[in-house]
Amino acid sequence: MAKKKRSKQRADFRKKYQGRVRKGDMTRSFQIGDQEKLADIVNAERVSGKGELTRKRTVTSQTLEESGSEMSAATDESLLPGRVVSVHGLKSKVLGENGQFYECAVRQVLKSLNIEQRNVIVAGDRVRFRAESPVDGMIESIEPRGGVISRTSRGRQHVIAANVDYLLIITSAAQPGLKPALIDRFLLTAEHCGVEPVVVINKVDLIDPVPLQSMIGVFASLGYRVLMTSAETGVNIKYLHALLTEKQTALAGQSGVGKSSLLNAIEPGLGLAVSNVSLDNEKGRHTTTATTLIPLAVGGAVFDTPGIRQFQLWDIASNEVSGLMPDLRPYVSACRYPDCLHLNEDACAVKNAVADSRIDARRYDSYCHIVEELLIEEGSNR
Ligand SMILES: Nc1nc2c(ncn2[C@@H]2O[C@H](COP(=O)(O)OP(=O)(O)OP(=O)(O)O)[C@@H](O)[C@H]2O)c(=O)[nH]1
Ligand SMILES: [Zn+2]
Repeated sequence: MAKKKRSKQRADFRKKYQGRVRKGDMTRSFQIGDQEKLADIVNAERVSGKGELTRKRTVTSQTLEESGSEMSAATDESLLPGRVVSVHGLKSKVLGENGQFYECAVRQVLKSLNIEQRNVIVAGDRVRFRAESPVDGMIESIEPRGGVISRTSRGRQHVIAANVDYLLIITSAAQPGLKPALIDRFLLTAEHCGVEPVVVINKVDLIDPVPLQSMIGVFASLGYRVLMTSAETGVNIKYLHALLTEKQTALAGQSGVGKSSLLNAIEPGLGLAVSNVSLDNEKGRHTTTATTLIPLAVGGAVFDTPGIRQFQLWDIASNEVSGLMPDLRPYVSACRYPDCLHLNEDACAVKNAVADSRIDARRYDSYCHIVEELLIEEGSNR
């Protein structure tokens, strides 16, 4: 009897839910349920007061964004898009798309999304923020970062600049004289950070450019853009101007090569802004991160920090160097020893390629100097 009752119950259940829930639907209905739950949260917030609503909705959106949902703070039209130009302790200076600067705090939930708190916001970040007054605001969301210049300290990545489109490696043909080995080092850093480098050889008005052609040809054959400029006579300034338009560019280069003069040639007063920022940094005014983004009238911006200007071979290990040089890279796997450093080992495919002029001898020489220097450093750190 009891058995008959149970089977009737099962039949009734099947009849009731037939066509609504099938076995394979479980996951989908679960997701729908979740979305409904989120919609309920949003609706509940909607009745809790306008200001509160927008704030909480954004938090929900951020969480959804993290989990890959299409819903995001980007859909909240009351938020302004902007770029972080500098970070000072807990406050960030943001340039809104409306052309105004805002001192912004960061929504707590965003901080909790990042383990490395000091990197929650860095210069160059694209954010959406709520203007709380004509000069203050609250950052509600951060867009995913593109090219990043960073270094690792004690196993943690320290981001110095975000959304870097180009690393402009500025050198001078004379006064100070050209140092191709320094270009190689900066190229290595660009490769390491995954940021596109552009080599600028400034002060070409002071030299005969013909002898430089073969060196430039080697860089060009490796896919690197090389630009000869003169801030003095205006050679290629138009090209440089076009390159920087709408891009975020980091500058690297020794003192005196003409960084400020080139920026002034592109936009009068810009070089001055850069020098002033560097002075501020030296006085320790920018405490959390020294990097500053200097907006260009043409829409792009340049990063400036003494750190980037003189940055060295951060975080690169001696055995990583050949992999970061596009001319050496194709040969490394053909060496007899898998841990070959291409210095004194036999049956080294890299050295064979140098001997046959398949690799430029000057570039290989640079490689040897860099690796030897790193080996000494690694030895002393042991
Ligand atoms: N002949 C010539 N001189 C230049 C050119 N560009 C810059 N200079 C000169 O080089 C000197 C250094 O130029 P800056 O623009 O101050 O160099 P910088 O790289 O900004 O130097 P730091 O601020 O020390 O990093 C100045 O005397 C400039 O006038 C150029 O294309 N040709
Ligand atoms: Zn080798």
